[in-house]
Amino acid sequence: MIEARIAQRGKGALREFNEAGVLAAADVHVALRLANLGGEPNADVHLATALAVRAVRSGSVCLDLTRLRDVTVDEDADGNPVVDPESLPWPHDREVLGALQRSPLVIGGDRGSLRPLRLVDTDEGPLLYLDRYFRQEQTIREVLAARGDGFPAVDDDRLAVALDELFRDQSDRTKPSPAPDRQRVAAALAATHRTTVIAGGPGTGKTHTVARILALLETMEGPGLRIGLAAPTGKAAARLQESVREQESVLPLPPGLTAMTLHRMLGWQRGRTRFRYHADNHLPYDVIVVDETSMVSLTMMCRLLEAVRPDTRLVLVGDPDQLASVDAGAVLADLIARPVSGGVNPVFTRAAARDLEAADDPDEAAFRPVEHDRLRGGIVRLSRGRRFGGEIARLAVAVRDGDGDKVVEILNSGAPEIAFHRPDDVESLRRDVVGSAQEVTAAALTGDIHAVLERFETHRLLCAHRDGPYGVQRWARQAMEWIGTSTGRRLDPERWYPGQPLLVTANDHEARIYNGDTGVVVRRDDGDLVAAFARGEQPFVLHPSQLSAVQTVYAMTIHRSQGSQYGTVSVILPDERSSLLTRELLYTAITRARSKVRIVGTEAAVRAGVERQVLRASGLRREIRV
Ligand SMILES: Nc1ncnc2c1ncn2[C@@H]1O[C@H](COP(=O)(O)OP(=O)(O)OP(=O)(O)O)[C@@H](O)[C@H]1O
Repeated sequence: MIEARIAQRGKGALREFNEAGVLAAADVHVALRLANLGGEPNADVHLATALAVRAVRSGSVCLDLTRLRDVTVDEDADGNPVVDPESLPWPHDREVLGALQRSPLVIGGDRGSLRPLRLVDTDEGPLLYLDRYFRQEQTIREVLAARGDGFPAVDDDRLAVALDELFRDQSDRTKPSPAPDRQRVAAALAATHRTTVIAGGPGTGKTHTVARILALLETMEGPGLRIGLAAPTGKAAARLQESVREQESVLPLPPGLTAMTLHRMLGWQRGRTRFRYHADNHLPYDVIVVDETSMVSLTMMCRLLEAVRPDTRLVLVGDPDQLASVDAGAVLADLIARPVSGGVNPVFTRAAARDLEAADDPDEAAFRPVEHDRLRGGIVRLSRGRRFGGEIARLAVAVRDGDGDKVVEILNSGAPEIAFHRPDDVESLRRDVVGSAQEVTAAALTGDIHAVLERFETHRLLCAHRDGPYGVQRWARQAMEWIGTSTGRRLDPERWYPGQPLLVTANDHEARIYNGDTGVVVRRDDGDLVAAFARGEQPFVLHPSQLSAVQTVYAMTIHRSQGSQYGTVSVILPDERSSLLTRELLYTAITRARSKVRIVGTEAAVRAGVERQVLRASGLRREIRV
């Protein structure tokens, strides 16, 4: 058996790539172990295998063999790369491909049936997979193809009437909403397809539409329709449940709908590797809605699709431009970009005719030809922002579109919703940090939980990094110092105190608090301290000692903020060379803001972030040649 220590000392190229920080010890270790088991002596295959393991570790599903050299290397304390990736001993792409084509790890060998690697030819070049991920992708492809082969039976007339009733003109409720109404199209799609994907930025009404889709299906197929609502995280599930329940009074929805995490829906079982629901034991629902799908990994999507009954309507909702899942895959973005197959459902075409044919409206864009094609695949994008200020939305769109000049222009425009500061210009940030802490503390001392939670959402300090000069640790310390100086009292995060901001770092289903939840310590009238968390109308309160995994949070990572929104968001940008600084990260940070966004960083950092895209290799977007 090869030990990690020995693997770390892998020879030749492996060693150099390891020392440069391109490969971690674990990548080398796995590659050498597979080579050993499969009887593969070829060094190019060892390197490709290690790079494939690394690819998965950094979020890709496979290794794109046409972009082998597209790697990041370790940085020194000043943010400079330790080595130039070009100086590494890269083998020739063609030689790597040839070695893989002959490799027992790919084609099987005389040491048994072990074939841990898959070499897959696609329309855009070859991909190298660890077998497990290829099989998951194949499952997704096959299930989606099977689900797209046919449509649910729907009564045209009832659908038309129900759509008219649910999507009303905001200024004259006696009339249906004007065309084009993309939300109505999304509902028509969900009613007439087995799989629907609803994409949209923050505040475009995704949850609003979900509630109407459920009401539509309840009207057409209910009562007794079995509805499953899920999201990848507990926090996102709690938000989905709240938003849907808020619509109960205005829509024909079954009361008390509950949402849960995807793990819970699939029947995660302690100590077992398999979920309770799977291909041979399907989920019992007639309709399943998954919110925040951008955070769903390839593996979870595979498990979900296996477990969904073929005739269940599945509605996947999310923002494909946000940061993708922590684990490998960017499935939502892939599903939206992949080639569309399947025919047109005439029931949908009739139901959505006026919206599909309508010209641009001042509030809503007409459907472009390419979008008509996507609709055939059950995919629709909501585009009309219903929530935040115009300039923040424009900034987010410019970032999403990779338009660095426009981003800089908007940042410097002097618009009241946007502030752009050099890294050393933090006076207004200090004022917001101190001001919001004072307001939260004042409310926390009076025991007014609603006011505390409302004020707590007025400002949030976000960082890309956890450590280092631009990281959460450093900036949380800075915030505490500012607050301490302003009050003349040093904050001690080791003890509970009124106004203390909290971040939950692990799910606790029993206590109903979830990883990523934020709350505040409040002093009640009786003098006791409680931790309060926002949960729709009714805040959730528990004794701080019941919190098993919690941190004091004066700053948090942008990753952690995903799925939440705040009044003002202040974003500390890292150095322009930071590989974490990407378009998706900037977009996610900016779209957390409801009324104001403050960027602290250099123009070079902004431009670098807008330019750098997270490219997660996957075969889902491609035509596979088998
Ligand atoms: N068609 C509509 N008519 C009136 N109000 C709407 C409409 N669609 C959405 N809204 C309102 O706009 C706001 C944002 O909608 P919603 O929360 O559904 O967006 P979202 O896309 O789910 O946002 P997020 O991604 O932040 O969760 C809500 O207050 C909602 O009630």
